[in-house]
Amino acid sequence: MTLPKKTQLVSRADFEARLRRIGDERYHDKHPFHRLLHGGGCTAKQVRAWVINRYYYQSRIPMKDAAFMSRCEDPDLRRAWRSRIEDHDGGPDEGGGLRRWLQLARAVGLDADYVASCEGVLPATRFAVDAYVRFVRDMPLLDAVAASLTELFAPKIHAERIAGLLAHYDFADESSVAYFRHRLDEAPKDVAFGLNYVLDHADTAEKQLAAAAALEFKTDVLWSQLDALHSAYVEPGRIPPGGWNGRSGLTVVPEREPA
Ligand SMILES: O=C(O)c1cc(C(=O)O)c2c(n1)C(=O)C(=O)c1cc(C(=O)O)[nH]c1-2
Repeated sequence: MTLPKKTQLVSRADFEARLRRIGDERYHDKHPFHRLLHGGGCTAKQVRAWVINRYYYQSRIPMKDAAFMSRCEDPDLRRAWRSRIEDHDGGPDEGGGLRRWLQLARAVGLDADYVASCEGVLPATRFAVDAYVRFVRDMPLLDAVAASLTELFAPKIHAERIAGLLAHYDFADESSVAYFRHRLDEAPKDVAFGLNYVLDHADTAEKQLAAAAALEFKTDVLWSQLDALHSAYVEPGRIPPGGWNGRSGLTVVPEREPA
């Protein structure tokens, strides 16, 4: 039997420290797949699998933000939130983050239309990402904002990724890492707003508990995507039905598989 957790309202500073501890303990920068990717240990096939699967996450971010906004009755909150959609979708000519992700896809030898079709995305990636969209659609607004706070920890991983990709992979140049450079500028405004919102609105012990649980849930969403990727393309290398086979959507001759 699980006993109910004893809860007590903690100060704003203590609550913020608790949220940051969740990142220290559970954020996906610690996942072995990221260590491999940033350290130059990924094969071309593994990098491509990451690009294909991660595109699914990217593609759903503006959809979850639209789901969030559809529930906001407060115009100030909608106004503060809407730049998130613009960051990813951009305007018709220049595009936004999604188009920059496809620049990365082309650089690693993938056809952009193939990646944008989301064919070959691992089932577990879909389950995790779709669960995040549903969470934001269905749960209290406070929990939905708290779930976005993994972005508190993202600038560090984006900086590590830019340095790691540029240092270790031939495909990497300023155009292919542009997605991450932009996030370094875009994310801080989102997290500053999101963190203040959560600290202001989590004004009971129960709400603090729910907001912390939402952030933990989101770390699970991120971690399980990398677990799925690792299992399919690193160890044991068991690609589930429906997962990218290493050949579809290539614009280059594939490298030879290690024997
Ligand atoms: O590369 C990463 O590790 C990473 C992580 C996260 C995150 O922590 O959810 C986001 C992003 N990138 C990102 O680029 C992004 O636009 C983004 C939006 C959100 C969100 O939950 O609203 N998270 C993230």
